Amino acid sequence: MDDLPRKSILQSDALLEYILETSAYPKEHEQLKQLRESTAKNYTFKSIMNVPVDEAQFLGMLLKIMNAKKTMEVGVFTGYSLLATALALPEDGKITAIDPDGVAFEMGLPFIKKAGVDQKINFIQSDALSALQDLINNGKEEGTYDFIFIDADKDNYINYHEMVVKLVKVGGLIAYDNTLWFGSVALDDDDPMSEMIKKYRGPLLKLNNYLTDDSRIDSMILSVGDGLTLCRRLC
Ligand SMILES: C[S@@+](CC[C@H](N)C(=O)[O-])C[C@H]1O[C@@H](n2cnc3c(N)ncnc32)[C@H](O)[C@@H]1O
Repeated sequence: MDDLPRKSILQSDALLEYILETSAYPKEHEQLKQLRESTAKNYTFKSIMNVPVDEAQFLGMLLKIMNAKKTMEVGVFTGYSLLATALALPEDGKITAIDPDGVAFEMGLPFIKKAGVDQKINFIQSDALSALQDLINNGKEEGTYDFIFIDADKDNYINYHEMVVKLVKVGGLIAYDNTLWFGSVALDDDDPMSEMIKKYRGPLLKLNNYLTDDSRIDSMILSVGDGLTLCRRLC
């Protein structure tokens, strides 16, 4: 695992371990733990795509505080954040989950079923731009979502923003994952970076400024996981 980028922007391993061992792992739902371990076994390098345990814990807490009932996730992979948020919704809560990768979703689905929350999830196997456009076109979805979590292709985040800002309620939240992109947003352009970091650093730098300048929302970058930007729709 030494070659994988850090899942957290915290620069002290000891501090990250402390948070995980003291708070996140002891509170992690058994099916979340099993889904995480199964993803690590089946996907090795890509398992880093699951949100980290402390971030999932934060998302669950946030949804409970908000009394969120209708949510959306763009970028599901094997469903770690999907399961964490489904567990935080009431029995009649609903999540629209969008991802073109049905194979990864199917890998995580048995754990979601075992946790007893699969009935809250409507999985749309699709590219998000077309799925979001369909939701907007159907005319009944605008302004109805309490919470929308975006964790997909980073170079489309601004396009997603222009769509989900219509779908989220006034007063509702949109959350963008990986907005600190392994700390690279604070590097200089000519600092050494891997190809994987370079690929999305530009789009995320653009997004961070775009969100700060968007007067339709209130926003903040939270230094949990790899950076999570919360946006509250104002109008
Ligand atoms: C970082 S992973 C999501 C991780 C997930 N939130 C979790 O915690 O397990 C990113 C996902 O975005 C999906 N994705 C990539 N391009 C997409 C697109 N155009 N529309 C929707 N999802 C996309 C990928 O298939 C992948 O499953």
